[in-house]
Amino acid sequence: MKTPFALIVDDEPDIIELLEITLHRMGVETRSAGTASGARRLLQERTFDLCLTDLKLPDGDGLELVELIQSSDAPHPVAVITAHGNMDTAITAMKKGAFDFVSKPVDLPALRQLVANALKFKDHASAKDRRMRHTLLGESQLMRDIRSKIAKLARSQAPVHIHGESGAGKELVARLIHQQSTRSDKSFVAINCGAIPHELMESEFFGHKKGSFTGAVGDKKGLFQAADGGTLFLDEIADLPPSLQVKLLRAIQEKKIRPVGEQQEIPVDVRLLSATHRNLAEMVQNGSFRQDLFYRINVIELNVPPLRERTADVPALAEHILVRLTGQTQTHKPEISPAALDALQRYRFPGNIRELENILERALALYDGKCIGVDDLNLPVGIAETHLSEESRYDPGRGSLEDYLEAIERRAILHALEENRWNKTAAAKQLGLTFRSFRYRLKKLELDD
Ligand SMILES: Nc1ncnc2c1ncn2[C@@H]1O[C@H](COP(=O)(O)OP(=O)(O)OP(=O)(O)O)[C@@H](O)[C@H]1O
Repeated sequence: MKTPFALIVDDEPDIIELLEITLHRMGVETRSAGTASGARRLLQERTFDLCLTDLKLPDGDGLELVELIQSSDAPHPVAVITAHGNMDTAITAMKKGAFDFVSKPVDLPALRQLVANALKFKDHASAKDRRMRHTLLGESQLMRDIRSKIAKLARSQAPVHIHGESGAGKELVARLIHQQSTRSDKSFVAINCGAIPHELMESEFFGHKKGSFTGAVGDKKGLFQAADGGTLFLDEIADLPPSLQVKLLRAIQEKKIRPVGEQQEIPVDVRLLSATHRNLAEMVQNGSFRQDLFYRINVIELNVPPLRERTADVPALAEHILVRLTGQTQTHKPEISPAALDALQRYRFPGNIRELENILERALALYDGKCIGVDDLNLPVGIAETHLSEESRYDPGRGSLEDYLEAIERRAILHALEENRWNKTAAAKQLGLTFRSFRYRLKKLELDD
């Protein structure tokens, strides 16, 4: 393996020396600069695998280096060195794309961990992207954007807060951030904060020592330790009680935890991802969620859009789900009629993809063994219609009036055909058309196979 190279940027010679010694002991070659301009020169001269930079430089700001490296063709991880307790600047740096931060005075085990994490990134690359396309389905622009954000976020250690409606795919997104990251060989620990009884939460999160409370019959490791080196995903974080919000804040800030009944703090290396369907900013406003914790967990926010905003993804998702539910191959899986697909694309899906899975599972129990029709879907009528009337408003931004009218015509014809079991005479009658006119429209819309 090629010797890794790191760029160290700091105006304090003592810090440079400490970092150089530590990195050399880890087998990493270094180049050092005391100024931002010196660093820029070195960056032009050669490629690096990692950069460690102080934020305050005599002739500039370390954040500019973070941005410069991030905007290059092949960005490498940049970690920032911050004054002790200055989480605000660490957060700003991570928002700008810094991989992680280390605070002064430099804690050497934490520094070594950071360097090891950053260098793993080098050996870790693109085949993962292809795998992700098969897992996080959808070719809508919204889903493409999410896949590219996941790939970017996987390169950082910054906490990410995933927001989205229930069943929209938040946990799947969290898993993919983990799988794509250099932490993928360690655990992904997911926990639903709303599902743990309040009195057990501290021990679940941080572990406990034998005898620390009634029922603590042995030492127990908590979720943070279980996720050490990996990723901890706190789902429904809005459900955390205030007492635990304080303790979680401490654990994130110090990168250390203290099990219940234990005197010593234990260092932990955990990437924190969180999610909720609730509006955390609003909860901060009304005092039910701590502002400082919100600020720490929400360094980067990722919004997973509801399924109704990406209806173009419905056919591919439905096919994928049918293949999975029936254990069949792509060619042998049950068909979905065009009208049924159309109805699914118009449905609002309050329960998102999880609801689509349930609808299709139910349809598989009801259909004729060949093709799933509209009736097999059992879509709630009221909701589907509300959507239709909202959709019916013409929005010039979404295409020409002609295309829009054609889409409505196609929909009405498919429905009539479906309802009349593909009897064209009956469908024409239902639509108040002569058979000739009906046939003409089928041809025009290329529905006359
Ligand atoms: N883009 C997608 N492609 C394929 N499957 C998906 C996609 N998004 C979600 N799913 C599937 O939908 C189901 C629900 O997703 P997930 O559990 O991630 O949602 P969630 O937002 O975390 O829900 P909740 O808020 O209820 O916990 C899962 O089975 C998941 O695999």
